[in-house]
Amino acid sequence: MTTIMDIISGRDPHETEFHQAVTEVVGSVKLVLDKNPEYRHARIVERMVEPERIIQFRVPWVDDQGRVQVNRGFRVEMNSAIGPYKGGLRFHPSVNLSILKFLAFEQVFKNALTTLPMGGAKGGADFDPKGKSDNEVMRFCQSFMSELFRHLGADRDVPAGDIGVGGREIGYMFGMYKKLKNEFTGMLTGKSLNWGGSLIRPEATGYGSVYFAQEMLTTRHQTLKDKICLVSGSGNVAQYTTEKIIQLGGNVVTLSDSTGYIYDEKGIDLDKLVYVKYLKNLKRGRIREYAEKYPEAVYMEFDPAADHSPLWNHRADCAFPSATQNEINELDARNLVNNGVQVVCEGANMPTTLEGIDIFLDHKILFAPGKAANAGGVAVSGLEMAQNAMRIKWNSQEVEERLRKIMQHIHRECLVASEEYGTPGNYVNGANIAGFVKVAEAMMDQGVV
Ligand SMILES: NC(=O)C1=CN([C@@H]2O[C@H](COP(=O)(O)OP(=O)(O)OC[C@H]3O[C@@H](n4cnc5c(N)ncnc54)[C@H](O)[C@@H]3O)[C@@H](O)[C@H]2O)C=CC1
Ligand SMILES: O=C(O)CCC(=O)C(=O)O
Repeated sequence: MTTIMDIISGRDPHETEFHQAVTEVVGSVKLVLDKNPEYRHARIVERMVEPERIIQFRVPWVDDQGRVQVNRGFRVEMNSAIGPYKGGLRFHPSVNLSILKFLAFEQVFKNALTTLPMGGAKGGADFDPKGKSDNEVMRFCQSFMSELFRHLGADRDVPAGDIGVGGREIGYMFGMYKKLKNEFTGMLTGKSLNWGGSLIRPEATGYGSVYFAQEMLTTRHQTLKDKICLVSGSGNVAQYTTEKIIQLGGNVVTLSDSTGYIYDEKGIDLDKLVYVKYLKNLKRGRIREYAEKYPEAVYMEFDPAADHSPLWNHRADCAFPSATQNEINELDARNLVNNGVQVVCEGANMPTTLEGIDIFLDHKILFAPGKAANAGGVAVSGLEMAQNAMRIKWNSQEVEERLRKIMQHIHRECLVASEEYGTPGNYVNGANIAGFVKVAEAMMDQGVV
């Protein structure tokens, strides 16, 4: 019998990240298909793994030396069964179709979990903003949008940020869209506050991830107070994960970037976090500089040839991988378990390999997959779209309260679905099944399209 994996690896044999994401979901939804043969008959999964549309385009721009540079831009519009396409843009040299298809696929289930009407998409370019001047970034963003604009719209496709795309890039892209279309609409989220952005959107992914961890801990009658936490990354998600952990009494001892990590045994307090935000968001420097400013911290360079990451080999109670995909492999997962970790909460998308996930599940670690744990970002993007549509602005308490309730709801839905399908406490199955059923039902209602 031909399986889904045969189909996708036959069609696109090199898309290893996409295969990984599909393998995880298919493992869970098999339980649903066995109970609901009508989904098999309608070939729902076969349709879900094929993007509705992929847009690929040339992005030419001129650098500060007057040389012409050429990058490749993409938008993967995966599924619009429950709403307009929604999902971030990533600017990173590693961007290719495998990465964007895995991210867009994850986004479909994540967006469904938020309860808001958003389909799934992801896009970006193999452009590296690192080391580029503001003017170069602006010219790149303008060129990128000069093609993508024709595919976007508040009711069609609404991108946002991801790795390498923050407030600066969203501003440049919005400006170009507005000029080309001669309209001011909410066709991007993560906008600045004075031109249509939502309060709490910058904080949302990190805060949401910590709220999810808090909910998981509650099931074991524990809190984050005094918990030692390992956080990876030092960008948007890592910064606000750290902030919320500190607010809830936890102790964050690590942060990283692509070249190395810092270990600060005394803990990163709110003053040190202000420095991290300046270092990463304004100075655009390296995390190594943290250890130069705070001598109580040590800096360790990553060895690209190593079979594990030393960041995950410290004694800790909780781990919040918040940098990038596949940053926790099987050996890292074993190290975390051996060092006493009880909670692993994925702020990043797919930061744990399939083998790593198995270790966490085997050891009954409270393991939150990214599509549930980091859904707070896109949820507040959905709230930004709602505010734009109503032409109103909610205050920060209101948005944060809605975010907290959405994260509690997702947590509950994961537990209910995992219980209903005979794997209580398995948040991987819970998230995949709860997200899948919502999208599958909509696809059934809408016929074969
Ligand atoms: N920004 C958002 O709202 C959301 C982001 N995510 C995910 O969270 C993760 C982080 O995204 P952001 O914080 O937004 O991006 P960012 O660009 O603000 O920060 C990315 C961080 O990851 C580090 N990093 C990138 N590549 C790396 C590598 N190969 N090895 C080690 N570190 C690396 C960077 O140095 C940086 O500290 C990504 O997986 C993203 O897809 C998920 C949901 C929403
Ligand atoms: O806010 C959004 O639309 C997208 C966020 C995102 O890219 C993600 O959840 O991975």
